[in-house]
Amino acid sequence: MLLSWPGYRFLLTWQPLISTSDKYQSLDWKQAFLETVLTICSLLWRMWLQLFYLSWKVLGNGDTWNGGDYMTAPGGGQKVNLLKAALQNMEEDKVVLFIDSYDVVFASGPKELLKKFQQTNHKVVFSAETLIWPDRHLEDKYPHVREGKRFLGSGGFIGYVPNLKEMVSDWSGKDNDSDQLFFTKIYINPEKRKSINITLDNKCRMFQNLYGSLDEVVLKFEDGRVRARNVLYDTLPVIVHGNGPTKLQINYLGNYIPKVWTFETGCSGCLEDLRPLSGLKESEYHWWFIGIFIQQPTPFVSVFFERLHKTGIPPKPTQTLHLQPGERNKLYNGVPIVKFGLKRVYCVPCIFVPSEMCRQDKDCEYFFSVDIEVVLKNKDTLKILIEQNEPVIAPMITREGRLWTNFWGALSADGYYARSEDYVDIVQRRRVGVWNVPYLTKVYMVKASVLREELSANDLFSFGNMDMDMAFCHNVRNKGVFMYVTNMHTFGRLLSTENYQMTHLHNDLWQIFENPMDWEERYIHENYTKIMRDKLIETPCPDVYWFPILSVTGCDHIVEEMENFGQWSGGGNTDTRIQGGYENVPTIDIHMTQINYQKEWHKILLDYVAPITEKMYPGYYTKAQFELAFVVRYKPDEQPLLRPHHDASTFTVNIALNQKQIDYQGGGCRFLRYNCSVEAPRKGWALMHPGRLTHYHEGLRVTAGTRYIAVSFVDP
Ligand SMILES: O=C(O)CCC(=O)C(=O)O
Ligand SMILES: [Fe+2]
Repeated sequence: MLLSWPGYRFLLTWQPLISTSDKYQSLDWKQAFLETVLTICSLLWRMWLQLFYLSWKVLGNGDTWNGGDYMTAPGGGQKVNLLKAALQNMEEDKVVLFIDSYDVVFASGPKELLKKFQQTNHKVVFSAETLIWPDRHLEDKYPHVREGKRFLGSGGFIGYVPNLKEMVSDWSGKDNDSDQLFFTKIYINPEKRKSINITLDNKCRMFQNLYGSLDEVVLKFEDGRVRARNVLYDTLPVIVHGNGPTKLQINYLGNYIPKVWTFETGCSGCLEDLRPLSGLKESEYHWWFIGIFIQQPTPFVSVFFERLHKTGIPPKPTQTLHLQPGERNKLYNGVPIVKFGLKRVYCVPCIFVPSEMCRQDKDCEYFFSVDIEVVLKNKDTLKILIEQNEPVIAPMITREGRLWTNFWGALSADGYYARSEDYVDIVQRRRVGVWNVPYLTKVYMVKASVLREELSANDLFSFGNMDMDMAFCHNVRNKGVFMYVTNMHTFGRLLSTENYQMTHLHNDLWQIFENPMDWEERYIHENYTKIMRDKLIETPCPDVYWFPILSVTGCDHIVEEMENFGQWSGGGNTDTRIQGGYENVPTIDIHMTQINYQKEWHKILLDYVAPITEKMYPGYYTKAQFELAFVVRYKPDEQPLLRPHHDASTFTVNIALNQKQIDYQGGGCRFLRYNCSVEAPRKGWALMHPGRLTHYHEGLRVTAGTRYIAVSFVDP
């Protein structure tokens, strides 16, 4: 059943370390973990003394594990049974290393191990532990040591065949008896200890058991390789064992040791064991289900679906229901099946249904779960994730300007967030790779085989009162399935859903503070940044410039927001065009303050207009403060024009919110002193001119349709 057995993987690990290529098959090892469930994983190494030739044997391959659950009760006797049988056929002059394998990482090779073994001057050396297990009453019987760990750990030992045979000769235990207790009793018996010649690797020169010793172990980056270093004894163990509840830490160390990721090479394992998608025939295309989950009111939802379309996933805007968790099943029968290219996608706004459908549909190979606040910018995301060929994998996405992401680097003791040492480096992509992590949220891809073989429907979505991602990860971890996050590429970001008010027509317009990047992408003109780099475009009129600023959507939303508000008025004294004015030229308008947009509008002027002003009028630095900012509506039968006036501003920004010829006829802005006018401003473009003295101007007559402009009097 198990095609890729960990022992085999370790062989790959081991051999290169003594050959020239020196490459660690990390992904194989990770893969093996997934594929190995509930089966004893023990490994036997034979080493011909001094010769770097070794052979290996996996014990218990294919057998059912009857050795109990280490986490709760002693067990492991099956390993001794297997070892005892295996030793019968072994030549007497050999050295054997016996270790668990599914939670073991090699930091170095047999040469070093053998040397260290010989330096002990003993015939059998066991790994040592900080914690006494399984019988703490035996404590007094353990020999005292001046320095180092006192207690025996049976997860790793090395010895000569005759001595090992002698050691297990008395064993007649059952599979679920404790191997550790058996070996302990031999070790604490002074006669036996002496005759077999056993000692412990007290200072972790060979074996590092992590349980009870987490604080002692740090990564040590050497030239082109990585080791674990025991800081208590200043040793470099060869074998690191994630015994007991330290599986997450061994995963963490396994992200680096011995050469998975180094400063010199980056991630060498990340490009191995891939599943390339190019060159596939149509019949070989992958099928996946996508669950889109909307938990709370979220900005930029329509953009999310537009983007999915571009990412190769069809939009189903009609399906963007805001489902409450209790309503999840409502869509089950009405789930649309959309053909897109050659992939079939089930697209519903709810995680439960598609994951269940994926599990039950034999064609489904992947389940992709994405929350609505995930901004996926990389159109190859799905492809990249599939190619990485991991059981569960997420693209790393970050919250703009924060250290928040969709993964956790470590777990706290109570199962919640803890920051791993490498978290910030990974988030900021100073370390790039594919990282084995304990928790993913918001967006991840799961192989359908994991859904089918490892998890039940309930496993997936509930665990006490945990939320769904929490429950999912908890159960995935418990099944020994690895979860990865990749930051090999940039993928996108996480929206903030805080402070999202649903009180306006176009609530996203108000998101300039909370989600500035998404706001800019949606509302700022696509050529704005280009214009910032280029020379400013002059108009026919002196000291009057124009530049693109708002997107078409931006213009439309502002107009619609104003029309929705609806209280157009002719101003009166509040709308004086000249300070202390002798001239009062009110327009039919709605002020930004009236729709509660003054703070946001100021931010727009500050972030997008002020930099241009400084380019236009060198030496003039504006704080973009404004007395008045409003949208003017011109209609032939309402207010067709604006008679000549000065503005109460240092300079005026006049943004065309719709398009001449299409939306209206006539219109424009004429500067009397220069007898010149800008008659056909483009939608989303701003006209900028000094407000007083030199730029006496008028709004030209609109002869048909409706013209909208957004005018700001900036001062100073
Ligand atoms: O119609 C125009 O473009 C000019 C508007 C104007 O000058 C103003 O509102 O102060
Ligand atoms: Fe004006």
